[in-house]
Amino acid sequence: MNKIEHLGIAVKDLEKSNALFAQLFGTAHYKMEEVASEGVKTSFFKTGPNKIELLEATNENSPIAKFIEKKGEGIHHIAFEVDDIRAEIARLKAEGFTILNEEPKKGADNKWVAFLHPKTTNGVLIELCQERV
Ligand SMILES: CC[C@H](C(=O)O)C(=O)SCCNC(=O)CCNC(=O)[C@H](O)C(C)(C)COP(=O)(O)OP(=O)(O)OC[C@H]1O[C@@H](n2cnc3c(N)ncnc32)[C@H](O)[C@@H]1OP(=O)(O)O
Ligand SMILES: [Co+2]
Repeated sequence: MNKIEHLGIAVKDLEKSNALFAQLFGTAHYKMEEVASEGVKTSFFKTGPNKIELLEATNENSPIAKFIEKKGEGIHHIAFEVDDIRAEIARLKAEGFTILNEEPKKGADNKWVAFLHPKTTNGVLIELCQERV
């Protein structure tokens, strides 16, 4: 597991949150991207070395919709950069973590991604990200 690749923040209205975080960071988002398979629309900001991912649900079954319904807007997940996502999935599975998708799936911003169940990570949803070359 390398550096934090991004922090995911669940929001109700991406346009409004784009304006709010542009005020906060003093810079606009650098891209928006829909990931239909996840039921999300994303918007990315860079603040120094950090990357922030805002996520809005695109349907009521989206994990983001369920999260906001239950917990409201806020930090949704922490994503870590990994060099070899398949090796990390195998390692973490052997360590006893619950992998939500053992087959890496296409994420936003040109990544392969996998998620660990928060029940096995002290209540924090963890995402693994490997650059898609
Ligand atoms: C891939 C595109 C993009 C990218 O970076 O490239 C993304 O990051 S997409 C992000 C959205 N996609 C996901 O989050 C996929 C992984 N998430 C899931 O599979 C589900 O959300 C899951 C399994 C974490 C929860 O789904 P479930 O249907 O079980 O919902 P519940 O409300 O019943 O939750 C069960 C239990 O987990 C707690 N929970 C849910 N979400 C989170 C969270 N984000 N952080 C911490 N805890 C979470 C929830 O409170 C329940 O706990 P309980 O004690 O029973 O209340
Ligand atoms: Co993410």
